[in-house]
Amino acid sequence: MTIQGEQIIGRQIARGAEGSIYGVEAATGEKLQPAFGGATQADLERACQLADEAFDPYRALPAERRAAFLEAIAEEILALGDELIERCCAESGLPRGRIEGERGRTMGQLRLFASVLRDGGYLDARVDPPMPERQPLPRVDLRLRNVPIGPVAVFGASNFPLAFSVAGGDTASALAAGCPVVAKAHSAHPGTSELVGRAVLAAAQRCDMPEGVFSLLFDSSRRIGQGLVADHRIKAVGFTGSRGGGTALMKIAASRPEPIPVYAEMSSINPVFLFPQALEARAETIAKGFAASLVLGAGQFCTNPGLVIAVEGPALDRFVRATGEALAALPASVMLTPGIHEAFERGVAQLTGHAGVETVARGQEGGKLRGQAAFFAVDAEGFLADPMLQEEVFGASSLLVRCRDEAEMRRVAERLEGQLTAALHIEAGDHEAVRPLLPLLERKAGRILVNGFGTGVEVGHAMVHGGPFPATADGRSTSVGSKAIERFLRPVCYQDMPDDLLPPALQNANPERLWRRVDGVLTQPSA
Ligand SMILES: NC(=O)C1=CN([C@@H]2O[C@H](COP(=O)(O)OP(=O)(O)OC[C@H]3O[C@@H](n4cnc5c(N)ncnc54)[C@H](O)[C@@H]3O)[C@@H](O)[C@H]2O)C=CC1
Ligand SMILES: O=C(O)CCC(=O)C(=O)O
Repeated sequence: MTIQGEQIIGRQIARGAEGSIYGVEAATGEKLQPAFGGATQADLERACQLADEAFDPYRALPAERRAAFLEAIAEEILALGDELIERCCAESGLPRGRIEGERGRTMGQLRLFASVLRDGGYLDARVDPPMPERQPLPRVDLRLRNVPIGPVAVFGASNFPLAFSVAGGDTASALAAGCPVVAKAHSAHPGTSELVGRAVLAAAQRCDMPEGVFSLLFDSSRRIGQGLVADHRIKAVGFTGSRGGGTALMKIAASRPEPIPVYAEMSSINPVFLFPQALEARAETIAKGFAASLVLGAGQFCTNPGLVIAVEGPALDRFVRATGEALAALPASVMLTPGIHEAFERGVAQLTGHAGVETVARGQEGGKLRGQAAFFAVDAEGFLADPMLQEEVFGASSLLVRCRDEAEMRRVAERLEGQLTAALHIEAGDHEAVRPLLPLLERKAGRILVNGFGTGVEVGHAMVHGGPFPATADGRSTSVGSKAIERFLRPVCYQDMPDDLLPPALQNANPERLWRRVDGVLTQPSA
């Protein structure tokens, strides 16, 4: 397959006519060929119209057909072979091993949602049988199942060009739910986006999906992205990116005549709490793990450990020293785009020049387009006095907050904004100190983890990759794992509906053999 600089609108592959976008080789800043044409208003209109028309036929397909479609997408992505891997490495600056791993994760996500469809639990089928004899009033027949919400706009993320992009978790969960997707490619990896988009189209054709189930647009300004969120046929938005970008889209969605949900994953500094006994027992080991997590993917993970909170003392000094040694041995890595590198440099310069902040360690020198890891420290009073110190510096930068005691650690925790993750490093002797902090962390974070770091999200059934604002726009949701499908579903109740008019999931004979909640009790399909 060759990259042509073309977008996909329904079954049509054509070059957009609104300006040009070029991929950039992340390591050199050189332009990559070919040019990609940006979408026009007419392209946007057609993609949304086709998505709207595809919605009813697509959602009416048996779950098995949608599952096969998701699996076909995974196969088609794999079939892109080395062309995808090479283009993705060039555009992102991420190493081959990481991109191959990310491709595996992307395929795994698609297959996970295929299994979710076959399981049927996502429908949450419920039957409250009628009680005609009930006194003082009879009870009606009530049945509930989830239905898809409608066409979804998906904004590809810069930092996971496969797993959080054109056919990433948002697209996989929306398609699984029964929602057509209009994807907006991230301009940091247009070639990767086109290749993956073509793979989705090939799968759609192979599986005979309705036209409009998937479209892919390029945006040479921000107008197409904004127009997509504003379009009345779009019913939800999936986004991973900056706080500024996410909140701009939230505003557009909220001010529509019909407001819609935006599932934006934005900014998180992922606090790491080091408890005294753990520090005492293994300051050096924790430091090694911390440094590795900090520089993973040039620090460009939304789960990056950007804040460390600990009580000052000799054990913490050991941790700082060991972190310094570990970082000094780690080379600077190419960042995703010149713009992201520039933003990182700006954030680091701001901390370096901050009166209350001390630079305690740096990684090996960066040079052009490479981010040099940075570890800073501030005392708790200084941290609490300046909200700017909570702002995410996207890249390998972290801030240590030195506390006088555990009460001060708690005060720092109380002040934190919403987070994707909170990590606790503890030994058995720390448990009593940790226990009272847990209810607070539950209010702050989507995932609380012990003796590890948040980078590297497991894609499974019990994963939560979400958290209160600004980690995400809606802390009741997750963008990773099977539960992510719930973002694109809504419940419909059928009251006194004749059996032959009910969807199969709710018919008396239970032809899909679903587990259903009957009168409140989870009930196995009868033999
Ligand atoms: N916390 C996280 O997971 C991530 C944070 N970032 C942050 O975002 C910065 C820039 O990186 P990007 O990935 O480019 O994020 P971004 O938020 O600038 O862009 C993400 C996507 O949203 C679109 N977009 C952004 N603002 C928009 C607006 N006002 N109207 C319409 N569309 C808009 C962009 O065109 C792009 O497709 C990074 O330096 C970093 O600070 C980036 C990636 C992940
Ligand atoms: O840590 C991961 O695997 C995922 C991180 C993530 O969601 C992000 O950086 O956008």
